[in-house]
Amino acid sequence: MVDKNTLWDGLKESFRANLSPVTFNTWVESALPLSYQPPRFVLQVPSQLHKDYWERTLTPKLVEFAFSDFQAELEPEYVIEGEQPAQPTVQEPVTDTATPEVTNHANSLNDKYTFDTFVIGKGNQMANAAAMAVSEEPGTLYNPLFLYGGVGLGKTHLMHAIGHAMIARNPNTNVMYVTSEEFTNDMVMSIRDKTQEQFRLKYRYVDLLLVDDIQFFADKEGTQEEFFHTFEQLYNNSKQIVLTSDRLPNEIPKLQDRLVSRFKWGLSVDITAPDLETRIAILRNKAEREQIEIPDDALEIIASQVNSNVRELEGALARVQAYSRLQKKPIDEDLVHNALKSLNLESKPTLTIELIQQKVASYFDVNLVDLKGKKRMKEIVVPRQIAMYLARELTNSSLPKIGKAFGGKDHTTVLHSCDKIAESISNDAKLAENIQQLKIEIQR
Ligand SMILES: Nc1ncnc2c1ncn2[C@@H]1O[C@H](COP(=O)(O)OP(=O)(O)OP(=O)(O)O)[C@@H](O)[C@H]1O
Repeated sequence: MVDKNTLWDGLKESFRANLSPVTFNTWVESALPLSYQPPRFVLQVPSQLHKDYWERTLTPKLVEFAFSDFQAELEPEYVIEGEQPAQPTVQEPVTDTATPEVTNHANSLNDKYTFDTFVIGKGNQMANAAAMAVSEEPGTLYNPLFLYGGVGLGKTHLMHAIGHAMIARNPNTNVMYVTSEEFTNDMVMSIRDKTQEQFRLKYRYVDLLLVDDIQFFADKEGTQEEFFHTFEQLYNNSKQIVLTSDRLPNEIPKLQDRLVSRFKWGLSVDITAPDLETRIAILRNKAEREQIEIPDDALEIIASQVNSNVRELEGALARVQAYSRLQKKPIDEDLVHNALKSLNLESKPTLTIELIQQKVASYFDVNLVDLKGKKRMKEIVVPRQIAMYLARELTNSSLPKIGKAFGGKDHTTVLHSCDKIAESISNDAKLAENIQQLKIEIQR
């Protein structure tokens, strides 16, 4: 009998050969084999969404590959990693009605915003998976899909990616992308010009309606009224709606209750800021696509200095590139420092591991020597792990360097601590808040 890892390695290879790289990375790469006691094979997946997708789409393939590659009759089971939100509601499809002819608005989509160019990390894994699922089964699975989170974290990117993917599958798909302000202006103009009928045709007969930054519907009674009817018609015809906002529907001021409740019918997923590793991956990805020659060290400096959002991260890279062109010098660490200097990122005292240790020690009221030492009491171990985690997030120090600053610990111990805290953050709201406060304190 094969063991779970051999079995999974083989199955993964078959999936890799059989699926597109994007699909593979999203669903298969994130799964882990937990046990194999024939015929029962238990896979751990990151979220309910992943579980749904495996059960719905990938299970037949999994069973087929196991049979053809290992002559094994598998009964797969899926377990969600850690605590996850409740199962999302799955809507029943509603019967379709005839659609008048409308123009395709796909040209309003940015060509660069595809699933291929989207780097998956902890903060956006769920949102990416939800967006992919929606693009594969629009109108039935998660309708509407509501993506929310801070500025510049990839909400618009994912929205456009859904549009591109649907058009790639069916070139006749009518996609409409607007910001909520454009929707409002369009409506106001249609009233002024007495062209309301055209306005309705434009929005109510598409296959996919993407409305960005819906929080600007706050206070706009007329727009909300119109949007309500647009939503109803699309929804009743099983047309997919995707909305983004910087916050949850019920947190948008003066949003009609009936809209709030409708926005919650489908699935709401948040996107959070990328961690250091994801920021580096995003930069590397962008540098490769744009053929910017930049060494890894330089990428790490940018990623560790710009930790607010992806838009600023991209801005910093563009700045470094412009600097290198102007000065006719290749990009290296010095050039990066110079280029970023005027962004005032460096005007603050440089963040050191020592500073992080001091702040963490005083925040948790533990002795600095103990924090760096070897004592195993929980009151010290947790702050120590947090300090290591923050050192990794906020400085560009390597794991061995962090280990050294904590009394000569091995780099695997540091990595373990960082993973542990990252995991706890997603399960423990209080801890997440403490760490957020600490970050602000440290960066002040
Ligand atoms: N995970 C990612 N991989 C690659 N690029 C990303 C990723 N996340 C964001 N970006 C890029 O960052 C930039 C900002 O993203 P986007 O415009 O989608 O943010 P947003 O969340 O919609 O922000 P806003 O709320 O300001 O509208 C875009 O150029 C986008 O391509």
